[in-house]
Parts: sequence; C-alpha cells; structure tokens
Amino acid sequence: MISVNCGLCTLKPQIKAHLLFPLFSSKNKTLPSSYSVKIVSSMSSYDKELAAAKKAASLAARLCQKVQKALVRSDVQSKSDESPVTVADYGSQAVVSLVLQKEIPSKPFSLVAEEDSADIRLDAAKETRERITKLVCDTLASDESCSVCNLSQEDVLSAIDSGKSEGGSRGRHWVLDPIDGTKGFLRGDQYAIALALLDEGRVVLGVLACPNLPLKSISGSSQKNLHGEVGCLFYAAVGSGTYMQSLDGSSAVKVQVSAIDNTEEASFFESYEAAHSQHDLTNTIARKLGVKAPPVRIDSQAKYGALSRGDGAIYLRFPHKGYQEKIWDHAAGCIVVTEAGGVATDAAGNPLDFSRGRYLDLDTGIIVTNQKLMPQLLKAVKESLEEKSSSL
Ligand SMILES: Nc1ncnc2c1ncn2[C@@H]1O[C@H](COP(=O)(O)OS(=O)(=O)O)[C@@H](OP(=O)(O)O)[C@H]1O
Ligand SMILES: [Mg+2]
Ligand SMILES: [Mg+2]
Ligand SMILES: [Mg+2]
Repeated sequence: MISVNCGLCTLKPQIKAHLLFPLFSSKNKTLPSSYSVKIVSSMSSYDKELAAAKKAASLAARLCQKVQKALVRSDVQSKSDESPVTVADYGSQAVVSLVLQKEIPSKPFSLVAEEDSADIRLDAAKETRERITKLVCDTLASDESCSVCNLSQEDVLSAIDSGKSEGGSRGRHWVLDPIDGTKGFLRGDQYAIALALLDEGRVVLGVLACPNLPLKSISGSSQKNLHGEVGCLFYAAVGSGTYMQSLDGSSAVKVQVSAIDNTEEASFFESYEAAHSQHDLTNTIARKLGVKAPPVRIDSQAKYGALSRGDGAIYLRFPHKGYQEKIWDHAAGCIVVTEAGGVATDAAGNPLDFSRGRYLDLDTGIIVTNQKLMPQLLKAVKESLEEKSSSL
C-alpha cells in the first residue's frame, strides 16, 4: 500500500463532478468543426474508471511535456535491450499508478506497465531518483485537487513497480505505456501516454494522451511539418464510442474512422522508425492497393488516435522477425480505433488477444482500417507476405 498525502483521495464534490470533463479547465478550447460534435452524455459501467484514466493520463502528459521542453542528457538512459528510457517514462508511470490507486481504491490493484525501477535503484542513479521524485511531486501538486505532496523516493519507486503485473484473462488489469514512442519523445516529435483497462481479458476502456498531436487533422502531412494547436486526449469505453478533447480542456467531440471505400484514395500510417516496422513490405502492400499518397510516418500510438478521427484510413505495422509485441503498445489504441468504427487484427485477420499476459501472441503483424477496406487490405497483405516468403 502506498501512502500518499497529496489530497487526491479527499476530492471536493465539485472537483469530483469535474472529473468526467477537462482537468485543466483554465481555457476551453474550440475543436475543429471537421469532427462531428456530440457532447458525452451516455454513462457506461466504466465511467469512474474512465474519469480516473483521463485524469491520470492528462497529469502524466503534463509531466512529460515539462521534461520534453527542457530535456538534458542526464534525463536519458539505455535499457538492457538498448532502447531508451527517460525520467519522464518513469515519472509518467508513477503518476498514473498513484492517481489510479487514489481514484479507484478498490483492491486488488493490478497494473501491467512497461517500466520497472531496477535501474534507478542503483547507487549511481541517486540524482535520477531525486529528479523523478521531484517531477512526480510537482506534477501531483500542480493539480487543483492536490495541493500538498509528501511522497518519498521509495513511494515513487514502489508506484513504478506496481506495474509488474502479468495481466491475463481473469479480473481487471490496467495496461500502461507511460511514454509510447520514447524515440519520438527524444526527437521532440510525437509520443503518447497510453492507458487501457482489461476486464476478464477484454479491453473495456482506453485513453491516449498525445501532447504533440495537432487538434486539426494531420491528413496529408508528415511528422516534420505538423502545424497548429497541439495536445489531444482520445478516450473510448466499450459500447460508448470514441471521443477527443484538447489536453488543455475543451468539450469532447465524437470521432469516427474514415469512411473511404476506395483504396486509391486511402493514405496509411506506419512507424517512423524503420527498425520497428518493415517499410519495404508496407510499400508493397500499398502498391497492391493502389494507394497514391506517401506513407505518413509518425511515432507511437498517436497513429491510432489520428486514425480514429479519419486523418488516414490504414495503419500497417510489420515488426522485423523475432520481435514480440507488448500489450501496452496496442491496448489503448485498439479500443480507441474500434469504438470509432475501425477494425484491428493481426496479419491473418484474427482479432488482437490481450488476455495472454504481457505479450501479444499474433501472426506476423498488425493491420488497422475501416470495415469496408479490411477485406481488400487482408488480401493485399496475404499476397505480399506470400511473395516475400517465396523470394527468400
Ligand atoms: N524492434 C522493434 N520492432 C517493433 N516495435 C518495437 C521494436 N523495438 C521497440 N518497439 C516498440 O515500438 C514502440 C514505438 O512505437 P512505434 O513503432 O509505433 O513508433 S516509432 O515510429 O517506431 O517510434 C516502442 O514503444 P516505447 O518503448 O514505449 O517507445 C516499442 O515498444
Ligand atoms: Mg510503447
Ligand atoms: Mg514506452
Ligand atoms: Mg520503451
């Protein structure tokens, strides 16, 4: 049990009521009129969890933005698999864990998350530990419902380690990527805080905070020439649709995937990093479909968010041989897209199964599109994979 004296547990009634809507309500932004406007009114059985998830991801986004704006060399380390991790990854994970435990105090609390504290418990990481603890405290204290924060370093490390759950098909498990797209985060590009809830093995809600994603459509843009006001919060609960609001606070708009049924007009998203997805294979698939537009390469599950509001019609992800996908890289994105009317499957058309622990067990790759394009996409994927294997 983590003891936190930050006031999150003693919310005033007006702040509790506020939770379903913007957290940082200083300015109410207007969302682009291209998205159909419908204020959230339906109540689902996961309302309390969704409100907590939105609050947790939004606060974590605030921490990440602060770090990204003033990143210093000592904020970044390498993990044992050579992938980068920053004080913001750790801080974001701690903030989300602490907020969820305070907002949803029921037991047991189970979190499947990417990071753990082993490396930052080492003697050499003393300054990093201090920096993370201060970031977490400052972030929690910046929330209007929480004026005091007395967290110790051990509280923060324990909060990070609460993410060691194995998940599975029984009970409820939160699934968190505290920064998805850490490489994008380091470049100053796209990243996402991705949080989902599994209930009996099924993703029942998901929240994607995308601090650098423009509120307006990025259709026809590339990651390096995005313009306009940024900071999107996408959220979805099973059976209730997908909504987007500004991270700074705005009324929510309902979003829908693209209605395109002609593959020639479709554009597709893929990983920015060539090491994360086979760009040559996706090029073959796109050619078969007659796609004319160049691929839109952006980091992180911001791709799922952009797809959910119809900025593009297809997301293709084909990791190189031997890579095993983790559930936190797709759980939130998947429900955000499916509740917006999309479909996400593996390369053989099987639904993604998040009930098997920390990893996804899937055939070759992940493909996401709308219902109309899926049959053609599956055909093109099948043919491209067959050609690739016969050429080896
Ligand atoms: N080799 C390899 N193949 C496939 N995927 C990998 C690989 N290595 C890492 N990862 C995971 O990719 C996550 C980043 O997401 P994206 O690939 O969508 O973004 S990016 O464009 O590549 O930055 C990234 O998530 P984060 O670690 O949270 O950044 C990883 O989980
Ligand atoms: Mg990730
Ligand atoms: Mg991550
Ligand atoms: Mg990582």
